[in-house]
Amino acid sequence: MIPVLSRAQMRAFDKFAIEACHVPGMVLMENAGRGAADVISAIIDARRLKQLQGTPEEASPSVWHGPAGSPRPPSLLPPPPSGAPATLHHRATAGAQRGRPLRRDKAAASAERARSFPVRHIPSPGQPATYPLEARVVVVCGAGNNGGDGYVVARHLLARGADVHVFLTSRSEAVTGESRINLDAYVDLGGELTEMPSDTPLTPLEEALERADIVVDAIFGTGLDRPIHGHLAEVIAVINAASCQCIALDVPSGLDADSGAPLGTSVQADDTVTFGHLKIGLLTPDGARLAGNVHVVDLGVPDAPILAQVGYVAEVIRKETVRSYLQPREANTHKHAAGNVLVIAGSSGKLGAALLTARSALRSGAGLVTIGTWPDAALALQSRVVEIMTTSIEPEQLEASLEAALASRHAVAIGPGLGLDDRARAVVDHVVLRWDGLKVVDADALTLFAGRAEVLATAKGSLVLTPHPGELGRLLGRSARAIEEDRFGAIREAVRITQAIVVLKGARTIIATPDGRMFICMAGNPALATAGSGDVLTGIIAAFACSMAAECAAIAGVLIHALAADAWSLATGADRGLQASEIAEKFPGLIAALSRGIDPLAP
Ligand SMILES: NC(=O)C1=CN([C@@H]2O[C@H](COP(=O)(O)OP(=O)(O)OC[C@H]3O[C@@H](n4cnc5c(N)ncnc54)[C@H](OP(=O)(O)O)[C@@H]3O)[C@@H](O)[C@H]2O)[C@@H](O)CC1
Ligand SMILES: Nc1ncnc2c1ncn2[C@@H]1O[C@H](COP(=O)(O)OP(=O)(O)O)[C@@H](O)[C@H]1O
Ligand SMILES: [K+]
Repeated sequence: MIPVLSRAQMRAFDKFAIEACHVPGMVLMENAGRGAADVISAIIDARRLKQLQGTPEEASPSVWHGPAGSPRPPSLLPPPPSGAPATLHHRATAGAQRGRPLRRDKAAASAERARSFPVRHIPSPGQPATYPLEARVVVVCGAGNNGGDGYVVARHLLARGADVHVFLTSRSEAVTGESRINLDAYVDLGGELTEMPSDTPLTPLEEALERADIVVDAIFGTGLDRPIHGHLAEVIAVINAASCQCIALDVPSGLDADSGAPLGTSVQADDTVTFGHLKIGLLTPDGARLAGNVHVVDLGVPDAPILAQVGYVAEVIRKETVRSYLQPREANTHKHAAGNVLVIAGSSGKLGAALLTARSALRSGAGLVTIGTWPDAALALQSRVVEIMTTSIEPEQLEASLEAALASRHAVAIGPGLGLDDRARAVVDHVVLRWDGLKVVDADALTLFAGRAEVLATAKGSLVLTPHPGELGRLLGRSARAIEEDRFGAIREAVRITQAIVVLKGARTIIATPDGRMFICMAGNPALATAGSGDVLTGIIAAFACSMAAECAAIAGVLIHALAADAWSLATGADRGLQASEIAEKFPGLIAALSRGIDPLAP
């Protein structure tokens, strides 16, 4: 289980560790800062190694600072994306292409620092492979404990030979407690510090950032409780304008750790090293965009007893969990036992939605899949389907034709491309509210409950609702934007009103259940932003619901759907151009890999 905590829970976690478990706050701060320094060192190492590999002169063993006799590690970084900002690695490549010696000006400085920081022959976990760390790092610290973490990071990077410069957004007299002790330690060890309170110009910071390889954002963490403006907003603007890699401590400064929305403004980080546990605000589409790659470092305290006290708001969906839902097929399985799904979808001009949903259900392992649709659509579909059956929903004999279509089904997927007219409304009401089975309700079927979401709580059987933010907005009477600004609040409200399992789609899809649990999918990528990908999700959840509890079907369906896009992007190197029909093609292989405990994305 990977827990995700709210801001209040994380602060309670720290408080409980300090007050009830008697782990000094200073120790927590040291663990946090050192963990972050380890992550930053690894990032610098990876960039350095890439740089060495790309340049014959520097790739000689004489400049390889890894442990004696150790092999040079393989490349750790993908090639720079086109149009990416110039970073240490990218600039190095450009220099090499022009055929001139790379960073020769740094070679002497490097040799000099190597004398002070010799190669460690017994590296401990987290110790950088290269000594000295060849990077110019600017750390921007606020006056609180997030700044305290920043001084710890600065001290460790200094000790590892990096060229470190700390900027403090206040006067040092304003820094107190553990942060002050760490500030003093950094300065007394020879660290360079520039005070930058509100009445001072930001030019020295701008100049330092022009030369820097990395900027560490340690201005605000979970203490941020109001919008940022004025001097601090300007400091953040300067950080965001810099072309060096930005690594945020705990959360990007300005990101609301609960809602995942920026409070006034926010640092836009490439990486975020978060302490103890994931904060929920890092896991919204906006939070994910502002945080970049998220690394969690532990605080050196056992989680279980503290989490039992402070709780958590959500869990990250793990492949291992989904594996436990995927049972091997019995040798004597027959098609009825494998799952009988009815897809009520499609209308003239929107037949593709029905096909995508139905094919997805088949690729997910359903034994029998039937599309129930309007007579004209059923006729048009018949020539296009082979393995899928079709049945007509007769508007004149609606209930009778629906009852016939629903007989013996294990699950129904309803909504994609169905239409929004009165006949569609009658079908949706009959199936969603009165059929006593499992229904995955998507697209038009959701929109048909706009303004009357509470009737869903009276539905027979069980419901999985799969809205995107626009559809959830229609259900709750809000704009899609309002939903995105408070995704966790919105999904909780939807569950409270409908008593259904709700899947709120998007970058970082959330699943919430009526008993108050939430699950977050960290997989998936923007390649999924393509018409019909939601229909494919509806199909996989409906198929899985034939052999799993509804909640498990939603969790497994969401993860495998997202992994399909990740696998496609890994294979193609692309973040666009995925066709919805290709998503389901990946399902059998992904299901097989997960069932065997193999990471389907491992190289
Ligand atoms: N021992 C522990 O608990 C551990 C904590 N750890 C670290 O501490 C971080 C939390 O530290 P923190 O509580 O000191 O708050 P932080 O985020 O540094 O903000 C500082 C202060 O800024 C202020 N402020 C708020 N909003 C503002 C605004 N918009 N504009 C201007 N000012 C604003 C507000 O003070 P105020 O002005 O209200 O008095 C706030 O208190 C946490 O994220 C983690 O990094 C780790 O070391 C592990 C152990
Ligand atoms: N940027 C993104 N990152 C990850 N997943 C995404 C992203 N954009 C869209 N998705 C996923 O793609 C699917 C889109 O569903 P939906 O909006 O219903 O599309 P459609 O109506 O065209 O079928 C959802 O599963 C959503 O989570
Ligand atoms: K921060």
